[in-house]
Amino acid sequence: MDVSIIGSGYVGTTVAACLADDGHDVVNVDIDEEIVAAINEGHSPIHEPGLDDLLAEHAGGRLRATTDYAAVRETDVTFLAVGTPSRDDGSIDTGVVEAATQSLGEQLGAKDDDHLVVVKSTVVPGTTDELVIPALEAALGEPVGESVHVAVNPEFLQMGSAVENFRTPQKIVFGVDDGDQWALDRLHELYAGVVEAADPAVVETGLREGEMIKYANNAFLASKVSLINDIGNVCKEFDVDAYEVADAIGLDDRIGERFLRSGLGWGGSCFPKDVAAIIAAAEGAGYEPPMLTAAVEVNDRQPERLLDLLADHTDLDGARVAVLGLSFKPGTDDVRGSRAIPVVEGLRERGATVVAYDPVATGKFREKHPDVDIEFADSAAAALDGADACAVVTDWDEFAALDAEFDSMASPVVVDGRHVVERREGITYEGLTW
Ligand SMILES: NC(=O)C1=CN([C@@H]2O[C@H](COP(=O)(O)OP(=O)(O)OC[C@H]3O[C@@H](n4cnc5c(N)ncnc54)[C@H](O)[C@@H]3O)[C@@H](O)[C@H]2O)C=CC1
Ligand SMILES: O=C(O)[C@H]1O[C@H](OP(=O)(O)OP(=O)(O)OC[C@H]2O[C@@H](n3ccc(=O)[nH]c3=O)[C@H](O)[C@@H]2O)[C@H](O)[C@@H](O)[C@@H]1O
Repeated sequence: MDVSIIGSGYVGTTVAACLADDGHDVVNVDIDEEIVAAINEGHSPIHEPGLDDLLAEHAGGRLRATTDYAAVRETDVTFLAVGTPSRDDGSIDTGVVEAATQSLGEQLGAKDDDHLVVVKSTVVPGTTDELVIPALEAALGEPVGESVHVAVNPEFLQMGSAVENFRTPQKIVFGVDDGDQWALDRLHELYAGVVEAADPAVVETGLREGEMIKYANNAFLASKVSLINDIGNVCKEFDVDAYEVADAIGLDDRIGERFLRSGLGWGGSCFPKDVAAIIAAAEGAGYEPPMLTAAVEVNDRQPERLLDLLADHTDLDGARVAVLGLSFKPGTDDVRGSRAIPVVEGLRERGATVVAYDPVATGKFREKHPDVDIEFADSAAAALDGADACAVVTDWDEFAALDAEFDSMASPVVVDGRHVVERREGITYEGLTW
């Protein structure tokens, strides 16, 4: 099929490259000229395993990028994959979705044959009905469902394994209005390669249900991590290793072994944003969700607990503290919502000097947080050299192998927020929940 994708960030670029690899002709439309140029040159604008190779293979062939929305007229299907950031009150800012929908509608008004618009961005229930469809109808001058159809198809990929996750999902969700068979047929055609290769469950549902499934998925996973963190904090009080407890309870398949790693908590561009958005939407509708609010509270407290553990062993005022890891999780350079931010800010507030190391995220951290006064080291060894204490923030594999590097610290105090450091002897080691 001929596919256009509006927005070429983590989701838009991954989906574009994978659909091109499945044999579709894909065009990415983005307002950012640098992103467009990178894709056309066959380079990934983001750090994702496998994405560079796919772009190198398909750019200039089945995949291209442009800033010109007119490209959508040459396609059968358009995905909306633009950002839905948080406002200060936690609710989602749908401004970009609205702007992109208007630009899209203007082009589709000048197109003769039928077209499917697929909302891929994460939006709260009702957004497609109340914002996307009316904006399209205003631009088209006709009701949606005649020549232009609309569907919701949330994305469940994880950063750091985006390509693999898109290709081998456990489920695909198609949300359509009133069982719109024409839209469902187009979606099945689009995903035929994925379904054939990975045999995922295909959930056919309504627009609002499709939107809500995405939030329920993320809210459940974030709450699962907060619950194991809450239990882990209890474990720490009793000198119990929360990881041994998690390994055992995870054997019960009603609980499941994944997302039971306790420690500093969840960050990223999605869990914090999506949990806040669904809480704000629920509150706006008159329901205050106590479990979700508690999940956020537990998450907000974990960095403070790490700082308190450091302070138990080191006078932080004037201390030099090595922070290992800046990305919100291993395998990505993304620092959005990273637990490194409250840790670094907390250390600075307590009077410490911070020297940070991350294998790939230093550049992004510098760019996003230019005002945070820290030093950056080129290696974990350089960060640890002469440090009075160390905080492990991200579970990068290379931190597991650190050993003699701790011997060059002025005082070998290590507070591990991620259960990653293996060495115990000859250092003062504290785990957050073990
Ligand atoms: N990042 C992730 O792992 C996942 C994200 N999502 C959701 O997917 C959506 C997109 O997320 P990301 O890809 O992370 O966002 P992103 O911020 O990485 O990318 C958004 C892109 O849209 C472009 N853009 C902004 N305004 C535009 C306009 N008017 N027209 C065309 N392009 C425009 C930006 O230049 C940027 O390249 C969000 O709703 C997010 O919650 C869903 C699943 C996974
Ligand atoms: O909506 C999204 O954008 C995506 O959000 C998450 O994916 P992602 O943000 O890439 O990262 P995760 O691997 O889920 O990790 C999120 C955070 O939870 C933390 N985490 C995860 C698992 C765990 O056991 N413990 C834990 O603290 C990680 O360190 C990280 O900070 C979801 O897992 C994806 O399914 C979803 O598509």
